[in-house]
Amino acid sequence: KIALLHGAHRVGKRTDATMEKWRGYGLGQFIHWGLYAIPGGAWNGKQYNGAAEWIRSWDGIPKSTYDSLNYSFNPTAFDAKAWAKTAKQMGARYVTFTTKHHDGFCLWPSKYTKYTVKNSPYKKDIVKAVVDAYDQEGIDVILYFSVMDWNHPDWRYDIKTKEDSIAFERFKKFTRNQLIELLTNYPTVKGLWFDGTWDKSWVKQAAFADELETEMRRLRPGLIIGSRFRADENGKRHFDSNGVLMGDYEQGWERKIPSKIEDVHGNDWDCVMTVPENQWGYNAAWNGHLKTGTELIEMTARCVSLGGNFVLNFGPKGDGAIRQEEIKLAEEIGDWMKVNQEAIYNCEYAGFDKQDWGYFTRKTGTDKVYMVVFNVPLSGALRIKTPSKTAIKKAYMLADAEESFVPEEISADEYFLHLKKSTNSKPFVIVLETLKATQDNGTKYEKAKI
Ligand SMILES: C[C@@H]1N[C@@H](c2nc3ccccc3[nH]2)[C@H](O)[C@@H]1O
Repeated sequence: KIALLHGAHRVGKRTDATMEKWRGYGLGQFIHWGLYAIPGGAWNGKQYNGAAEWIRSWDGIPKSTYDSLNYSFNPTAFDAKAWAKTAKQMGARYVTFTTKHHDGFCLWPSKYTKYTVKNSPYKKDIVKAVVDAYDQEGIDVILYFSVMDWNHPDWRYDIKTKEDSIAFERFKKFTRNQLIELLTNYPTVKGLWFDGTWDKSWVKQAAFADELETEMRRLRPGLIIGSRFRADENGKRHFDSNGVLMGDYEQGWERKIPSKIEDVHGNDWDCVMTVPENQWGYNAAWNGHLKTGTELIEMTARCVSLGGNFVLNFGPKGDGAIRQEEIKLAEEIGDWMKVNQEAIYNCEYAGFDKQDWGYFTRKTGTDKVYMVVFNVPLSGALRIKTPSKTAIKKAYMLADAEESFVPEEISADEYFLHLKKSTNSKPFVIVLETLKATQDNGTKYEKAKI
């Protein structure tokens, strides 16, 4: 074990109620919104090839020209209540909202810089409107904050000279001031989702970032902070020099999902996902593969089956309206969640071997297991391998408990559920009421007969 001052301060999952609620969210919404939504991935008719929210880094645009976009930011169609209703309808239990992305533009009237919504034609506090609207819908709010700030004169990619370190000291104070400001202005937020923490300048700030994390947690007990905020004194990120996760959950799953339970190392985690391959901010020309509702429902089930949350990104347009494609996806996912949310909310890894037809989830704290079925085999037989000493008491369709199954035992702890010929076109859920063996003075473990 390597002696560390600024590595992980906790081994294993948090067990407090706030984190237990976070663990059970299942499905969340990410919103990337800011000045980058105005150009929407193109400039003077020329398409930008990267992610739309990175357009400022494109050589094709003078930085000062991009920065002056704040004088044309006037989202007349912005309606936080409408956003929150869409999220509610989709079945999202939390939202992660960009307060400041890499470009440094603040969607709240920060006292520590002029580059904020206050100095735009719009003037009003967008972060407050979002927090209040989502609070009203009963959807918890996590604030996204990019440490990297291309607009701030004191930001540095690395610290090479004396001048760099003097400037970066000012930047560190500015960053701390903004974070304390956010936690003070919006006391109901449940956590912070940090980004832009990979540059050498920040990676060298192990002590400062560790102290700042401690200060934020003291200011807001229960605050949820992921593994992307800080590095340890050896520059190790996410996992410290002893391989222990820093922060409350792993934030490494950006546009990717773990494939097996071993990949998550017993930690909490969330996966943040774009509808196109890689566009977070609004891009008018969505190119390439656009994930369908069914694909996104499958990603949600897969994340929950491996103990994580799935967070789907929305990129509202420059006028503040959510694009129709995203509204449609929210409706499709929401329709499915209305029927099947029991298999997603407050569920976790079931401990059953993965099968080809789909995913197992388990209602936390119970022996109730769900089969979320995406791929019906030609045989119509859904294979189940139960963990040892686990029997299946009952099996039935979640959508219609009358439609039940008698598992056919095909070998030790292995069963088939035989589906009726059906024309299922949407994923569906089967409920398994299971029974753990009870040690009954050594009598042979009795399997419940259906
Ligand atoms: C959640 C996502 N994180 C940002 C981001 N910037 C990156 C630079 C390099 C590699 C991955 C990145 N992800 C994206 O702009 C988006 O905000």
